[in-house]
Amino acid sequence: MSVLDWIWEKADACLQLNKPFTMYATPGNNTVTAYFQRDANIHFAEDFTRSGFIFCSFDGNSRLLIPADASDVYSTAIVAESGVFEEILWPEPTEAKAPFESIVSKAVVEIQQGTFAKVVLSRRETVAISDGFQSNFTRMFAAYPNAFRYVWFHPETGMWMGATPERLIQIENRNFKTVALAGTQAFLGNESVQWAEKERAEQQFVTDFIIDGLQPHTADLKTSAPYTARAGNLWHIKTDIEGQLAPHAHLRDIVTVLHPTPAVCGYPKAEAMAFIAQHEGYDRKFYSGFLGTITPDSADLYVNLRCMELHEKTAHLYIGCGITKDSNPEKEFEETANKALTMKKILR
Ligand SMILES: C=C(O[C@@H]1C=C(C(=O)O)C=C[C@H]1O)C(=O)O
Repeated sequence: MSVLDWIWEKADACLQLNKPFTMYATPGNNTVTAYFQRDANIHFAEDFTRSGFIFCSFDGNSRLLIPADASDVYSTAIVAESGVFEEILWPEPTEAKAPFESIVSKAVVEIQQGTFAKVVLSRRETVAISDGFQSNFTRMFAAYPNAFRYVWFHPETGMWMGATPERLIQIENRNFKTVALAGTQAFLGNESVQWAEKERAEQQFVTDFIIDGLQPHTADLKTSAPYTARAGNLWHIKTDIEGQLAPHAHLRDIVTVLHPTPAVCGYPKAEAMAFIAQHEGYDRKFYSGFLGTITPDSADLYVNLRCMELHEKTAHLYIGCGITKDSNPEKEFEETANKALTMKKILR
């Protein structure tokens, strides 16, 4: 039996016993690492000092941990099949269009009135599936080699799966790296990508917010110029931010500063959060939260985007986009539909 078959068997056994497990692969890497929790306890990442895999909700209140020292951990390379699949036609999300466009319009009015500068609005779309999580994970793994790909199961959360292009933060030997990412355009082929003022301004909000927040915790901080980067069938604008943590800096404080970033919440944070809570009309749960591995002196954390909650016969896809003063509700809806396609492409 191959290590991979063994991992799939262990995952099935965990599901049967209702015990937490996770499997993940970092961007550009074909090695899958799996954590199978041995006990059935619920562990939380309270002060970020215990090593393991963390899964945190958007509201920051639920920070679950699969501790490394309470788990069997395995790694193996997956030889990815082709990441190109036969296209299937999914029904158009027509019912979601009017309600989403209506909250975007409301947000634009608030922005024009000065309540906040940016808000990220999202929606949940439910699709019928027939394949199990193994096949869906395998396709997602092959289709998005440059994303952080994961499946997570926990009795507290159910099963989640995703392929996120966005890192929250990476820390090694007190050196950190993060990105400011916003702006979205569909990837069509060999187009030369042009960004409108609205998209550049939106990405600048994200960059400034991250720099301002990190400054007190860092000894040295550098940023790249903004550049265009592809993630699956989308283009984004990205800025790389890196540096060294100050001697007193603590991972928990840094995460508190960064999460939720304006890329998933908006700016200023409190006003944007209040608008989301009042108008989005559903619970984001772990979508736009963060996840990844932590040890006492390192962290590799990602923002939970392009993700879904998996049930036996349905998947709930979570998708959002940033709204600024020039947003066009119809275009923003289209953007969420494009993002949903990145997941629909691999789902069966
Ligand atoms: C909120 C999402 O994405 C975020 C919002 C983006 C935007 O506004 O263009 C782009 C990337 C992400 O930072 C999502 O994909 O659900």
